[in-house]
Amino acid sequence: MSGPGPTRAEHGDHGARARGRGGVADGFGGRLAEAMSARGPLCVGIDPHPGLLQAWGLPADPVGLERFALTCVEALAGEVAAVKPQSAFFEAYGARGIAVLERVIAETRSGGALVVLDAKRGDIGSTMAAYAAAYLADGAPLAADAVTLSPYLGFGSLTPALDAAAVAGRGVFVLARTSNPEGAEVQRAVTESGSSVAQAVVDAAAERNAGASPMGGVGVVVGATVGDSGLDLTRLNGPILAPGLGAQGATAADLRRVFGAATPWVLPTSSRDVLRHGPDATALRAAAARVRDELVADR
Ligand SMILES: O=c1ccn([C@@H]2O[C@H](COP(=O)(O)O)[C@@H](O)[C@H]2O)c(=O)[nH]1
Repeated sequence: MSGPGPTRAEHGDHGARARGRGGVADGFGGRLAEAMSARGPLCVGIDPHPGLLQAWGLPADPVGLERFALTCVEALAGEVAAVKPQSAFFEAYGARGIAVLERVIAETRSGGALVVLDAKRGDIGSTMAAYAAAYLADGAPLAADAVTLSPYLGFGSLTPALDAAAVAGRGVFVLARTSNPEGAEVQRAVTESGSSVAQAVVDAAAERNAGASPMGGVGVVVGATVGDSGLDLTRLNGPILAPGLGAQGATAADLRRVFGAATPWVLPTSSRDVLRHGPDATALRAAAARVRDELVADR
């Protein structure tokens, strides 16, 4: 992956893990850049919707959930750059669902794909520290390579999670311009400084990534569906998670239109459009490979 280099002087030690030690990119930004370069720019979401469980001939209970999720891991962990379990679908089954999510995270990572846990957490700083302990601390049962965060209690409230991620070499994706049509009303609103709320999120993430190479670990979420986002992503120096491919209507060809020069930093993610090819693991893997190949061809 290539793109603009560092845009600001290094500050603090946020960039230390991102730069890597001994020449090895051990921060999330570096690991994701390597994974995208080796396996192509695709993240597949594991979203065990009850309707999909039924379509796969599985019961909508913890046993069906486990079978579904581990089939996805078997099919995808050796194939794609990243896998994105949607936490809500696991939480719906209580403690047994969380136990399945723990296995999904552990087995995906041992299979070689990075795990982006889609949990969209956001709270006051003191509670964010607890979320950081849950998702970003070494040894935590639900620790992922990266977690999605919501900045709508103020970007600064996320600081404990951003600090914990930097220390552990993990990453975050902060919601900026989401793929759903309802997001625009809040995210395109103009702040006191004259930029949109979404741009303010991107700019705050860029500050955290300053000086990191090949890119920092503070990513943003910008939907592949948003059309002309009006965002300047050129100084982000971090990854852009782009949901909305397939089931929400976006295509590989839309990505260049939406992201322009920032396309090399984009990690498109698709869930239902790939998952509908199950329950056969070979068919699932082939579906993911087709989407990935289309993305590569359109870059
Ligand atoms: O802006 C956003 C942020 C997150 N999502 C999540 O991504 C998947 C999309 O699933 P599809 O089946 O590919 O539509 C889902 O887990 C969402 O919660 C998003 O869609 N948009």
